[in-house]
Amino acid sequence: MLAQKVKDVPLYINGEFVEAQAGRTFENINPFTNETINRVAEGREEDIALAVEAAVRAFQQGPWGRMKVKERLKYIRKIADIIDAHAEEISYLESLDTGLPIRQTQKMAARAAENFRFYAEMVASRMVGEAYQVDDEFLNYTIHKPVGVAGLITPWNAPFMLETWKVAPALATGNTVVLKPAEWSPLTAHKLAEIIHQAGLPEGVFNVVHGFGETAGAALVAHPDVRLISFTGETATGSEIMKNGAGHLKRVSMELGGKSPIIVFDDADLDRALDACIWGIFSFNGERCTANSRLFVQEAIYDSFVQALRERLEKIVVGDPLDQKTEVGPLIHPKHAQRVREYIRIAIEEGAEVVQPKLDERLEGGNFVVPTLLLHVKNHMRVAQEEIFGPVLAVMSFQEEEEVIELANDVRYGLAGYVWTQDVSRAHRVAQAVDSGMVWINSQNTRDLRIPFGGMKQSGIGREGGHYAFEFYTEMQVIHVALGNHPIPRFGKASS
Ligand SMILES: NC(=O)C1=CN([C@@H]2O[C@H](COP(=O)(O)OP(=O)(O)OC[C@H]3O[C@@H](n4cnc5c(N)ncnc54)[C@H](O)[C@@H]3O)[C@@H](O)[C@H]2O)C=CC1
Ligand SMILES: O=C(O)/C=C/C=C(\O)C(=O)O
Repeated sequence: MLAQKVKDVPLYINGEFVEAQAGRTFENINPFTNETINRVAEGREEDIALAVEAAVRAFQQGPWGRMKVKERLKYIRKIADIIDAHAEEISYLESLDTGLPIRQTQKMAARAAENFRFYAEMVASRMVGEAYQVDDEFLNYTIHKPVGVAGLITPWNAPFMLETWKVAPALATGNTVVLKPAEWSPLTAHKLAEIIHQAGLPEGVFNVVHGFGETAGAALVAHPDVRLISFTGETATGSEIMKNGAGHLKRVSMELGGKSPIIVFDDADLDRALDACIWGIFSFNGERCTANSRLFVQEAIYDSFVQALRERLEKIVVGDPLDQKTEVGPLIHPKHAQRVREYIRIAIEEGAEVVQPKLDERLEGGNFVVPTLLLHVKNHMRVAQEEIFGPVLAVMSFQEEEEVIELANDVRYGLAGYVWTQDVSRAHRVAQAVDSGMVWINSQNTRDLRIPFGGMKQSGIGREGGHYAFEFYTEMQVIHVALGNHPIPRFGKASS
């Protein structure tokens, strides 16, 4: 499959693949070569309006809203099967579009199918209400109802996996969807539209409007008929979306940035800690919200651990994302690569030492930033406080448990955390003291889809995943049933 054979990308509205109404398109580039892959229809307010109209119709008048749950879930499982059948093409398109190594995008394609199967199971088995009996007077119970049109806004760092992580629960719970994918990674969102089209979902249930954040994204947020916005992206964008959605009191779920600590105590299994640390910062090319971008190593093992990191850095395979051997590919876009390089310059200015292997000059046409260590970092430096979102690890040392907890928490983010020690009590103590939505003990980021995913502080609002997603994607309604024997106040019947 050659890059130049990838077709231009249209919008998907009301069950049809269409051009943007104004006929605008934008260029989509290959981060490995910076050559044009294709052009993408650029949706704006008028296209969002059409997509939302279709989604409202499908929700209120179409079969989706009235369909039996069992039947709806058949569609959800069918989408999973079609994803599996196209997994090779999906991982190819994802790597071509984003620079993510194909070994990783293959896993992401499999995870995307799992997202749909998982939510089919969850809705069937766990979308349950509660019932409370009040003597012989009342039976009070709750039910879940879909909210309506869900606006889903997604980033470019693991596009297909993150889009399906929202689309699957939104559809499985009975909502209709308008997806606004990231402008730097449109290919697999288009593939998802083709897959859902092939699965035969009724028209208007799922719509994709490509375009830019300030136009298409902002129009989706501002549309009065969009009842909820699920957003994954930068913290600053999340804040902007909350402001813009406030006028309609829009329900929001925010999965935002991170600057997550990995804490390695001197009694840790150091070989495993080293593997996990390297994987946690350099997988997804370092463009990872849960990346362990701040390493705290206990002083007694600092020199040996850093030496091991240095040696391993030299051996990481940097190269063509489509090559099965590649471990780190090019960053998504020249602008983003420039931003990451700027942080490396800032690190030097702040007094850090930069450790980097040399980039093979044959790779110079791509947006490469080689795996980078920043040594002698202090926690107050910008490179320890701001999300770089690239393959850059800020390394710091610590002496005592209390000190490292304070350092780990001294940051505005609170998405993930990683603790390495063989002392069970300390492991739990430190994990519980770290202000992050998710903490892994003696492990890299591994996922259990039943568990809530999300962050504290400026890393997010709300949780997605497991049955927690039902709180966001459904309205809970309470029905109070009087059993006929409760007293009713009798106004106007007082004896004179
Ligand atoms: N917590 C989590 O689960 C995850 C968080 N992220 C975060 O995502 C960020 C990287 O992704 P980016 O695509 O650069 O984020 P971004 O915030 O620039 O863009 C994300 C999406 O928002 C849209 N957008 C931008 N401005 C908008 C506006 N004013 N109104 C509506 N939509 C708008 C963009 O077009 C894109 O589709 C990082 O900060 C990363 O940490 C990424 C993956 C997972
Ligand atoms: O597993 C998920 O649902 C989301 C994962 C996202 C990341 O792991 C990331 O960007 O770090």
